[in-house]
Amino acid sequence: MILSDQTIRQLILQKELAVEPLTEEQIQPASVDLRLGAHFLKTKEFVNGIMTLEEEMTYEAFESEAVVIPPQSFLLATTLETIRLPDDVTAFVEGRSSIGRMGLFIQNAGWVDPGFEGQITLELFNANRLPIKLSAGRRICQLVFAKMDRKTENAYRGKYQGQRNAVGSRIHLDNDLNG
Ligand SMILES: Nc1ccn([C@H]2C[C@H](O)[C@@H](COP(=O)(O)OP(=O)(O)OP(=O)(O)O)O2)c(=O)n1
Repeated sequence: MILSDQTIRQLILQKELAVEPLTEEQIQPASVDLRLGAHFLKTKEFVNGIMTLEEEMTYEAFESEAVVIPPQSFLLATTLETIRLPDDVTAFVEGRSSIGRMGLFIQNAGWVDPGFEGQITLELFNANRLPIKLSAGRRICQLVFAKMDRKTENAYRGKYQGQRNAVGSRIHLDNDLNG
């Protein structure tokens, strides 16, 4: 079940759910708009020109109140807000229609696990043939919350728990059997 604005307000008041900082205007009928933070990560050129799942990825970090994303390029960004989900709520990071219509795609690879605490790292892709300029503090995406049928016994304790600012891929820490 998708949480309504009323339930979102109630859970925040009860301190079961956190989105901070938050203004009333960000609360939509079935979602909460999140704003762009001022920290970004750009993928570095690799010596052999290829990224792998085994090596730690290197990024160039920078802080800026405004960023220009060149055509056909990819940038990691962060939400301004820090969120915390209880053990029986999961959330989906969705783009905003107005941002999508500019040709800026917010990839929603994976969703927010119950028990997650931190800022959300956003994978931005400019699919347009023109550069796109974004300012920190502008509403960039929305978070849709869904109530689970029961609490998980495995609340999120993964490698992005507690993340602050844009955080690069930590896939090299996976120990998949078939990896
Ligand atoms: N656009 C997104 C989507 C999710 N997350 C956060 C919230 C999730 O709870 C956490 C982990 O996401 P996944 O479980 O999809 O990621 P992995 O499977 O790669 O990592 P892990 O092994 O830690 O679960 O990352 C994020 O910062 N930005």
